[in-house]
Amino acid sequence: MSTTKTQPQKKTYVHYHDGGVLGKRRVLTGNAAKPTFNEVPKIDMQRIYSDNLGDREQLAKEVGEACRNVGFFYAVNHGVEERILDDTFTAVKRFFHLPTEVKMEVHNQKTEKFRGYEAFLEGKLDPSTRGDLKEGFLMGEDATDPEQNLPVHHLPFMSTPRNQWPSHPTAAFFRPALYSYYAAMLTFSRRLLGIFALALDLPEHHFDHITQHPMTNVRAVHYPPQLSDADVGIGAHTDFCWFTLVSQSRTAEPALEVLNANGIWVPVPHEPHSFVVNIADFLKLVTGGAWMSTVHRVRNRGGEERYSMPFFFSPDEDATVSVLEGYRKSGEKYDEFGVGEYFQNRLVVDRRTHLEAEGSGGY
Ligand SMILES: O=C(O)CCC(=O)C(=O)O
Ligand SMILES: [Fe+2]
Repeated sequence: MSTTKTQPQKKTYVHYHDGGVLGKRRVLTGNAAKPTFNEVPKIDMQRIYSDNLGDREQLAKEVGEACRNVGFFYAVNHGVEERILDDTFTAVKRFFHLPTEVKMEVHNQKTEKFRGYEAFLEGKLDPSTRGDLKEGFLMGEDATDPEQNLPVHHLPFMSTPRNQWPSHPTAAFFRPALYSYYAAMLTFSRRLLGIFALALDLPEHHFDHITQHPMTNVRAVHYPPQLSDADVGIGAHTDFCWFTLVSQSRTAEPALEVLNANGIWVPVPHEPHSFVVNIADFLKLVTGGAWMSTVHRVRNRGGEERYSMPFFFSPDEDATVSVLEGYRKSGEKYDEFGVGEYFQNRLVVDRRTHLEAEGSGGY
């Protein structure tokens, strides 16, 4: 019998940004490698619309498995009209083609919630880079926007505008286009939340009372092709909402990548008629870590323009949550979190620190 000595492996690490805290993961290969995923699973969502609870429970089983083991899945056959997605992508491309002055009118640093336009290299989730090679536009819950049909009088904390919309006539098409996408994604998210509740062994409507006016964002993003491997479209990070749905434009070379337990980047290519769903930090927190919020990044290296439209979902800003009963360890004490406070703290860390440290000029 031959004795093969395992060579001591040089330790390499992958670094990422987890809500202002830098994290790192050792790259494990050969004998050291753990069982983990090598692709993002695809789940047929058609059963989300079934009147039969058994169908929805079956779907929830598959969803739960993906949330525990991967933190990411493709939602195929999601039922959101293809026309809405196509039209919104068209509008997003048109918006980013507008002159810089039109976009800078609604620069996100003018608002507390960083709504509006984010210019190239202003985001910087990976401190070792020169910044994220992307531009974006963020909108979200705002009771003063009539499109959202929210009872502004009952939501005093939402009585002043949060979103910024460009006023130039050449940009007038953008607001209705984003709103049709926002409405469709919000409706789908509410159904998905029911499936998540079932997957957590809770009644399907368990989260309804804390999602009456949920915190939500659409971020439209444009990633130009990157010429250097030192660049990144969006640096490695975890999301800090409850969950995210991403519609991504088609590029021949996959750009979105997800980090597995062995520190290997798994590509997430464009799949027709699907969203990419990922679990974020807040849902990881309330499941006591049973569900994964998986590190991901975008590198757009294939020479094509790339567009994506993440939709971020969290419960009501004035709700409080804690680790779910079934996910507590006996003898442990668990704090309650204010949803709004948790979210704003994370947002400020992500959006403000880099610009304050380095100045916002020069982009
Ligand atoms: O563009 C994408 O595919 C993902 C973007 C993303 O991870 C984010 O905005 O948090
Ligand atoms: Fe993300």
